[in-house]
Amino acid sequence: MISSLSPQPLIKPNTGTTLSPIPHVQNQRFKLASHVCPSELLSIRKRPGSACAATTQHRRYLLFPAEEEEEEREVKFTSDAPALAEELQRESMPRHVAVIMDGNRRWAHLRGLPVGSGYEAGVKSLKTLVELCCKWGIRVLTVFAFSSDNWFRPEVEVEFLMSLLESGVKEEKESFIRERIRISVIGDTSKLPKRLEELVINVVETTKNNTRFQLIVAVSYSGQYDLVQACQRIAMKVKDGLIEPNDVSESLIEQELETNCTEFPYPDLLIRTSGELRISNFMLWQLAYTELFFSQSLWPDFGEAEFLEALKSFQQRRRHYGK
Ligand SMILES: CC(C)=CCC/C(C)=C/CC/C(C)=C/COP(=O)(O)OP(=O)(O)O
Repeated sequence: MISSLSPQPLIKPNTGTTLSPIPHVQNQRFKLASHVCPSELLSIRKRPGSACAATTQHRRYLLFPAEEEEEEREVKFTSDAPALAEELQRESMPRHVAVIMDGNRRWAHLRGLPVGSGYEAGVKSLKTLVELCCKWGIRVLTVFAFSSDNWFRPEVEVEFLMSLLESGVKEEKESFIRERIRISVIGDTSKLPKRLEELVINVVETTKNNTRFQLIVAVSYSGQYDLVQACQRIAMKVKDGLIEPNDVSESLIEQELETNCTEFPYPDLLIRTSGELRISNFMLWQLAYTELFFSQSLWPDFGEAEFLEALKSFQQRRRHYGK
């Protein structure tokens, strides 16, 4: 056993020390991200709080205590015919729902868990939401998974979120294909680690003809980024003589926004969890007439009952788009 902030490496490979796939530190088992090979580890150091930092030749990873063994939960889907919850009316279901999945870290802090556990619990809520959208006939779900500003979070946290995205894509790719789910990604994917960027490009390409349901993942995204990149594309068209400045219109801007990857460009309903009353630079153009629902639940606690509450609220709104 070592003192909790011991600076010296705990485990060194090639020194006869056997590394188990889930290393023990201070009698606690730690999870190793599935893409990290134990034999690549150079050191594992205890960090303040309950996490450990693991170093390979190329990168540093944050390890979190392994909870009791959990079955990896595959997304469960139902048949094509939507089975609507009794309280909902089919004719006024939103086609496109967007979600700001807020409150993962607070959820973890409240339980004395490391932030990574909050994000992992958040992924489970996302899987539930995808299942419910498929079950209730919602056609598009956009989720804010990582904002342009999130790059400024602590490096280990950013790495953890990147590894969650990577394992999410790898683990669910088969079910996306099987269940005819189209995956789209909006945001500046060139900023992602190369391996993740390639995975993303691959899953987007592989699923692009799926029409049952579309999951749009906003990564390295902000509404301002989206508007700036649309303006740049339009400016290039003007410069190349393809259009005149007077041709710039709402529909032209729409075409150049990253959300032109969907038939349903505007979310009908935006849900933000955790009680915060902001849209935090998310889909600034696209939310012009979107109905907003703010849930007090932290994202990892957002499940069927909470989604039902949001949808029932949406169905009571009268939408007249300012007319
Ligand atoms: C595979 C895949 C799509 C993964 C997504 C994982 C996930 C739930 C990401 C949410 C990211 C995020 C920065 C949320 C904001 O809440 P916060 O964590 O900052 O919470 P806080 O407001 O309590 O600090």
